Amino acid sequence: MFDIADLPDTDVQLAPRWMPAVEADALFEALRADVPWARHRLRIFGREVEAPRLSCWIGDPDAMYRYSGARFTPEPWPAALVPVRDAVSAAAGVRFNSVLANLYRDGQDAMGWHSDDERELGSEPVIVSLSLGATRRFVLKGRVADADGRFARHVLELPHGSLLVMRGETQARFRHALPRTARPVGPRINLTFRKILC
Ligand SMILES: O=C(O)CCC(=O)C(=O)O
Ligand SMILES: [Fe+2]
Repeated sequence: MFDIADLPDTDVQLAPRWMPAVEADALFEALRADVPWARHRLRIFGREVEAPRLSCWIGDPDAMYRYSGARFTPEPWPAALVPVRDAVSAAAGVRFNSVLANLYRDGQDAMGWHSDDERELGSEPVIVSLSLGATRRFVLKGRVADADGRFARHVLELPHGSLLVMRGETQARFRHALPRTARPVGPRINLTFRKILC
């Protein structure tokens, strides 16, 4: 990787120009057309709601995943994603066996506060997030206050072709979210690569 920014006091790195723009353009179009996008139903405080985005769980056949009260059998890897999975795995030093793909159609689509801390990811998961399409704001917020009673907060812009790596205690120490925006923004695809411990 090149041009990597380390977020201070975290185990988070961002490579803003990880994938060349022409490659990222082609991947965006291939995924938009080939992924069986669906609106996932999530359970929040015991209520079923439709997620404000389109999603698809993709992975090896044995990489079963539970997420917000739902269970997902993975869709097979689309051809366009196989070399990307291998390059992302090489960059992070982790053999990823699954990916959650999200399509944010416009600024009204979003993802609420959460940590990627499901048990099947192990105690200190490496999560690698590849962003394609419109630049959106990604926010990390500390789960516990520091000695001064303040909650750490980091705001990152995730541009087309950027790679965000979260390691170590990141999921234990922070929640993250992709907020809605009133700005006119085009569609964005995000891929969070994960290693499910089968
Ligand atoms: O869209 C993003 O950048 C965040 C996605 C995310 O947090 C997730 O899939 O768990
Ligand atoms: Fe996440």
